[in-house]
Amino acid sequence: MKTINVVAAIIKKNNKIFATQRGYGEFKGWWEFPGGKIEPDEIPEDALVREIREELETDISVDRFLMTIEYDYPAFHLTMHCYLCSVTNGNLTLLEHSDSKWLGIQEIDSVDWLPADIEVVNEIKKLAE
Ligand SMILES: Nc1nc2c([nH]c(=O)n2[C@H]2C[C@H](O)[C@@H](COP(=O)(O)OP(=O)(O)OP(=O)(O)O)O2)c(=O)[nH]1
Repeated sequence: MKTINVVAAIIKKNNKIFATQRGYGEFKGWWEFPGGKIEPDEIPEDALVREIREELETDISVDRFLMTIEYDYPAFHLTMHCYLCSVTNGNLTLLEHSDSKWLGIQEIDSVDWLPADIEVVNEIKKLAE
């Protein structure tokens, strides 16, 4: 099975995290952490800064590595590196997503997360304990 290598940003502000809804493609309507595929020869942190600029017109600092998810979708294997991040410049403008929400820990289960993200969400809940 082919593997795709992805980076995802858990953007935090005031004890909330930023969730985005996919606006197109096979996972349209599902919620995720913004990010995308790592390009050849790119380091994950640089890929994440690039993707957030492309998708949200916003600069972030990549504050710390959280976890790597390994997940089998029917058509591919996903390796997804997740980082805690904060906004340094910009207003998180949705250029590709259809919606976004700032979710506190109480509301974190209120959206339909992509299946691979459930483990990340569980880790975020643990951090908040
Ligand atoms: N960005 C992101 N992708 C996720 C998450 N969870 C999850 O299963 N994925 C999957 C969905 C996609 O198959 C893949 C990410 O691809 P993408 O479409 O966002 O990447 P990209 O912007 O580089 O892609 P492209 O449309 O330019 O090809 O990872 C998540 O939380 N964030």
